[in-house]
Amino acid sequence: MADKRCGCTGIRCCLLCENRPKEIAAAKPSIQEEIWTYCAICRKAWSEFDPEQGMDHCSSHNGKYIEFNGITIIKDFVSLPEECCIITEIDKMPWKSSQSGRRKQDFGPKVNFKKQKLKTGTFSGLPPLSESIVPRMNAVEPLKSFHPVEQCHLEYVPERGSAIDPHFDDRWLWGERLVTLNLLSDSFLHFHYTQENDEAIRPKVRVPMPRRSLIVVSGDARYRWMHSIPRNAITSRRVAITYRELSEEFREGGKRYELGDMVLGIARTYQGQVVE
Ligand SMILES: O=C(O)CCC(=O)C(=O)O
Ligand SMILES: [Fe+2]
Repeated sequence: MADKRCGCTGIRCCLLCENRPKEIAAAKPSIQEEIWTYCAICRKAWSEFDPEQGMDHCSSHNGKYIEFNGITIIKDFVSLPEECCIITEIDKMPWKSSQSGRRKQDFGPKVNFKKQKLKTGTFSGLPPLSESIVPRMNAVEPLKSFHPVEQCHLEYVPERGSAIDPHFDDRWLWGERLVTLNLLSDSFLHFHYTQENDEAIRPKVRVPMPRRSLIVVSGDARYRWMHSIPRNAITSRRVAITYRELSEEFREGGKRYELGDMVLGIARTYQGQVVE
């Protein structure tokens, strides 16, 4: 049973509910992990790299490296005054408690991923604050043809132990690029290699997300590695705006193009209110 003070259900927990007696402790396997830190300049993940020492020059890392494909980071995507305006707009809208100490606001069609069903009835478009952000994304090379149809705001705070467990984002409805605007504090997006092998030490890659940067996840980072935000990556309030595009099936030439086109038409009105 979920604790009423938070939005956790099932095996998930946050700092507000984790002391309730249940099966959580047993559900967490202890896996040996080897930690690598991603450098946005040379696009490799390094065994010895402290981003605190400066992320702008490759001389700040050392040791061994592994290739890590599918990440683009655009620093200073919004300015400090813009960030302030965006947060003010966001905080005028209602937040809803979610799993693992997060709060959320959703703008998008209602989706049942298990049954692969989509309802557009309550979707009124992306919110007005994105009307100027989306064209700015389209001006950068990897996002030229990026047409988001879903926007999700997640709020993380240390007081609630906010986090998100390792997962893959859906691939039936959502397309290759996941695009996140990281606001209010620096953080790390963690990537977990998924190939099942109990003998091996599993690699984990930490990708630094500077405050006010845009992070694009695609390719191997999207499809071969799970991603997460652990509690210790949240040092003060963080708000993430994640944009998602349609998969091929819902785009021109795909078998559900008509439905996809309708969803895109709604998204582009930029009149959206939070979906319950
Ligand atoms: O907070 C983030 O940057 C990641 C959120 C995420 O992975 C998701 O909403 O699927
Ligand atoms: Fe995700």
